Amino acid sequence: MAQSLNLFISTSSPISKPSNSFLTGTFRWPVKVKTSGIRKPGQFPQLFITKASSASSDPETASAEATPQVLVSSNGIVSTPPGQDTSAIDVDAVTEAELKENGFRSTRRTKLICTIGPATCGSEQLEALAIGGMNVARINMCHGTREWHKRVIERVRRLNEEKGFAVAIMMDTEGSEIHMGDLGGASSVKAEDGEVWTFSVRAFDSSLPDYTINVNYEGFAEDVKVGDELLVDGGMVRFEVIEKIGPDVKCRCTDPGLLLPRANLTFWRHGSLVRERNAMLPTISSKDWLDIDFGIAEGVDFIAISFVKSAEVITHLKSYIKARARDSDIAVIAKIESVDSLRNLEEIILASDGAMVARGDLGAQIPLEQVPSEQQKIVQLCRQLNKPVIVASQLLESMIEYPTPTRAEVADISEAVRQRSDALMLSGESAMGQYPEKALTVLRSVSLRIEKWWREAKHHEAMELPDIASSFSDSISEEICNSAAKMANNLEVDALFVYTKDGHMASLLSRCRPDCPIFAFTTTTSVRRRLNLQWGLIPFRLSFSDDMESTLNKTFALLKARGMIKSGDLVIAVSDMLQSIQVMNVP
Ligand SMILES: Nc1ncnc2c1ncn2[C@@H]1O[C@H](COP(=O)(O)OP(=O)(O)OP(=O)(O)O)[C@@H](O)[C@H]1O
Ligand SMILES: CC(=O)C(=O)O
Ligand SMILES: [K+]
Ligand SMILES: [Mg+2]
Repeated sequence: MAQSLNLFISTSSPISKPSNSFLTGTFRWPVKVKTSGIRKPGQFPQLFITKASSASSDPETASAEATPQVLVSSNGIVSTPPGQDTSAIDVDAVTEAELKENGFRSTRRTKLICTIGPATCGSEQLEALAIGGMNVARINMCHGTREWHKRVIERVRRLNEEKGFAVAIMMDTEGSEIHMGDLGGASSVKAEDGEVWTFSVRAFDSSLPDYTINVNYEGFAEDVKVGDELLVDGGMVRFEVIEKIGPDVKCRCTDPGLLLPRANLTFWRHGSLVRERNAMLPTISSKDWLDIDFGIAEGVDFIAISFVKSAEVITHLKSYIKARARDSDIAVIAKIESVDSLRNLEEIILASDGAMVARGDLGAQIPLEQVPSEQQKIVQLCRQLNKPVIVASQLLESMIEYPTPTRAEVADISEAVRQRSDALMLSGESAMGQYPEKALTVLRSVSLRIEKWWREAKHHEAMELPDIASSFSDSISEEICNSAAKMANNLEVDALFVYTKDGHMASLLSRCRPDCPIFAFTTTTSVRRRLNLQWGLIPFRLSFSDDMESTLNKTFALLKARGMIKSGDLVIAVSDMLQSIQVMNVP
């Protein structure tokens, strides 16, 4: 049966009820909302799309699923009720300052993640990163103890509370790929050309002998063969296997470089990655499960899973989280960093709440020259499937040591921003580099500049966004968001407002990558923090009133009182409670 819409158009003031409507008609779904005209404050009609009750007089619309109604009325908003409590809205202090200073058109759309390590774990350093634009703090369970990570989480939480930030926490699992041990406390060790090093699975009680590296994988000596090439961190340092003696593997350095603690190890035979028993290692090791329990107990916002091979592991983890923490909405991010993850890309992304292009390990598993095209593909697919996507690793690698980036690094960041990935991530640059804040500043300023450039020059081409809804109600949300984003671009509105309980409608709007920023209002702090990862969203926490009109008026009053919007600003508001679109000037 064809789905249909009831359309009411009213010329009365927006406080009028549908009884004032002068035109009612039935339209085929999906309805195309076409708008045009020059922006003149006070002259925009309001357009409401709302679900009608199923007790419609039209037999075609009286289906079990509620059908939407469209109500269009002229502009004019009621004045705000006096005595509104301005503290009743939460927005992070950094965004608020930025909105006031630059106006909301120029807020940054690309989100920024910083890996926290020894260089940035103190409260002052964390605060500096938050002020510098860090949206998400990442802790990497490969390094440090749970106690150490717990303290970092506590500091971030305290800063959020005391200073009004909204920094979310992402926990990244270690995964069970092969990596080196801790280097006996040294922060790095140099391997020179021709030196012979021993890679061993032995547990060394006291200090590590010279030229010795611990390997975490028990089957290491069995899996490698004399003549294999051993790559540290995907080729930063290379060795050739020359001899096997019990659990010890002797290797000669063929490409010198710095060995870092817990660096990743891969081995290659006749030019291909060797996948022996190590290919059977579980994606989530027993240690990872304990770390995940820790993450759930600490209430982290995101758990990123390393070396995902298939969708099952994501599904399994998601049901584990649900069972462990009924009310939690920890999002699961799939790290795309292995050959298997590329092979099962679509099903993995579909099962996850987001993905990370983990270029560090990915570049160790596929030829480096293949990484850029895979990045483009993953970013595109994530947007099509409406999942946030992070581009990670080596964005500003040289800034671990130097205070300015290379031109090539700036070009790399620009490319990720131009692809319109949701977020960019710093790794070693912020975890143990010399210039964490400077690196973040570079990410921020390059993002802003490139975003502005493509907005002004309309460099971005429209992306075909396939339908992803799985129910009629979801289809309505999707159509509303697609239409609202298009209207926002055509009408050159100042902002999109989205009222969303679970964040879904906010992410559907973000997926469209509209020209204006998206103010996302949600009722819970956890959803608000989670939205921090998504492109273009400025998340607010707000309790909703019973009807849309008073919620809108409340928002206007609160935002105006804080100087974040002003009379005459043109906004489009959409809501997942009413499934409506409204175009209006701020009164
Ligand atoms: N908690 C920590 N304690 C000590 N050093 C850390 C910590 N977190 C990160 N580092 C250092 O920063 C470097 C880069 O950090 P990052 O977390 O990106 O590591 P990575 O090994 O590249 O990531 P992954 O293991 O997820 O592939 C690490 O190699 C390590 O030297
Ligand atoms: C971030 C990460 O895990 C990588 O790039 O390998
Ligand atoms: K990791
Ligand atoms: Mg990795």
